[in-house]
Amino acid sequence: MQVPYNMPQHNLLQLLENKHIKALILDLDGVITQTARVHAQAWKRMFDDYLRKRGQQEGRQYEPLSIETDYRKYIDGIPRYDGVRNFLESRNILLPEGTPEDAPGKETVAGLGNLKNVYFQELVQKGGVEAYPDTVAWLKQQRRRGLRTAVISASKNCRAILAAAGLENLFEVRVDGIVSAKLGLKGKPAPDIFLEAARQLGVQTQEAAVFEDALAGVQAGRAGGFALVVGVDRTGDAAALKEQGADLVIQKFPTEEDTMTNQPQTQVQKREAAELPSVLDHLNELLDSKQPAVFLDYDGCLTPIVKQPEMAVLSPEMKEVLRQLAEVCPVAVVSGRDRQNVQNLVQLDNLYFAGSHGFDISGPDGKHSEPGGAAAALPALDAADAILKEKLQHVQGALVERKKYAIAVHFRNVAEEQVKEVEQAVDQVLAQCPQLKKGLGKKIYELKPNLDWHKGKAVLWLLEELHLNKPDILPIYIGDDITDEDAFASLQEHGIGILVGAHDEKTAARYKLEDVSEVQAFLQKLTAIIKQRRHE
Ligand SMILES: O=P(O)(O)OC[C@H]1O[C@H](O[C@H]2O[C@H](CO)[C@@H](O)[C@H](O)[C@H]2O)[C@H](O)[C@@H](O)[C@@H]1O
Repeated sequence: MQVPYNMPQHNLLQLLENKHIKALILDLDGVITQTARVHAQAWKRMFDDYLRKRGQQEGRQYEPLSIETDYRKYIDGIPRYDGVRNFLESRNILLPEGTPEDAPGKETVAGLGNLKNVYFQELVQKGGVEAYPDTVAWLKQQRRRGLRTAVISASKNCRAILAAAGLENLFEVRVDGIVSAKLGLKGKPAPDIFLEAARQLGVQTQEAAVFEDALAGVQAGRAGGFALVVGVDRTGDAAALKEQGADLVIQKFPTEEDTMTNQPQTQVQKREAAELPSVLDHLNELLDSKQPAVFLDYDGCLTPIVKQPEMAVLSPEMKEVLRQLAEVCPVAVVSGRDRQNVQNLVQLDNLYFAGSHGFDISGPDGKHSEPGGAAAALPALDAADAILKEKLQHVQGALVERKKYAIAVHFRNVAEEQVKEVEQAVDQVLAQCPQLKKGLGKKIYELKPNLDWHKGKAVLWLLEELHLNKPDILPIYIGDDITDEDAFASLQEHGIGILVGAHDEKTAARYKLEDVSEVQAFLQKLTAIIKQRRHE
């Protein structure tokens, strides 16, 4: 019976927050990738063949392996050779241990384990590796919230499986069968593998949550004293997971929509970027009789994305379009860049500028405000900046860009194989600085003040401050990156979000523009409509 254990998905988020969880440690097979099924098939093929042959020699019949009962009980989640030994014991068979070098199929614990591995790799090669999309989407979302992530697995194939599923960059730490053998870690149900992951992440067990689909894994999480042990029930075995000590059993990870429906004040609808209509076809009807207030992201919106931040120079044409627009309606540039830096790049004095993702705001008449309260994070930002520059000086192409209230660590020009090192440096610094949290952008990791403030809040603050919170005003926000989603969400009820191009996630924007040249065309059209109305 599953229902009593399948608590509402959003309880998971609540629990993470209540318990101040900083890190998520996930088992691979059955939680992240759909390889538990593939493992089970490989085990069944190996054992059923072996038991049949052995039975023929002994003139008796052995019960073949049952995936539902034997696999779950004796094999799932534990190191390969332990699985062989456990299952054979259930059939009263005792074999010599052998050595890892034993030929696949040799009648030893290692030989049979090696044969299972040959079958597993064959199956992976034939069918590829599928990840659970709910897990991947949820993990990306949690990483944006600044949570640290580790993958654990008893499997020595963990790295290859992650690579086949394209998930290598989703985890900062990997503790698998190979690492376990090297460090002499005991397999599940001993907690060693989880404890090592927490150690490598630099968190206490009381700051980490464990996610497991295997009974032995849940026992291991419990034995390790982790703050939260979440059973992931992909096979209808919730009761068993709960019995082994899971605090909560989920059948899938919450979607962003689930997260949002948990917060009725922000019922944000998200869609695939490809589904969005072009705003160019709808501008007149959207404006209706309202006056627009325009909020613009900088990089990827007013200038194309380029290799270096200093190369993103505003074109004279776009500058002229902005100048003319700002003559007929309020215009603000809301950027992840340093406020002074983006102001220097635009060089127009009739605009508002919100820099450092909205923490630092200025206006045309010398107005200046820092409404997000980020000043207290300055010492942490200074320290993080210095450490990162030190740590990353030898990584070719890495760039640490300090903004007043954020640090962008760029990896656009870093060799693929060194990107992980960059992220690890960022995560190590963040582990030392609770005043800061992690953000993601286009080929950047960001360190921002750990405060409930973002571009969306800055836009709402500006609307209030400029007395634009009125029914005859239509706020329009245009942006291209994940950080612009907060602004799209804030305006979803009473404004228009316009996504430029696409990013990796679903979007809360309602319309799209293809690229910077379409942004320019849109702003020109908007200016023309406003001017024309004035003459009507
Ligand atoms: O909010 P925005 O105005 O879009 O600023 C976001 C980040 O933009 C810059 O980085 C991005 O643009 C660079 C130049 O095209 C590109 O090289 C980089 O890969 C992009 O992430 C800026 O340097 C960051 O500080 C902003 O946070």
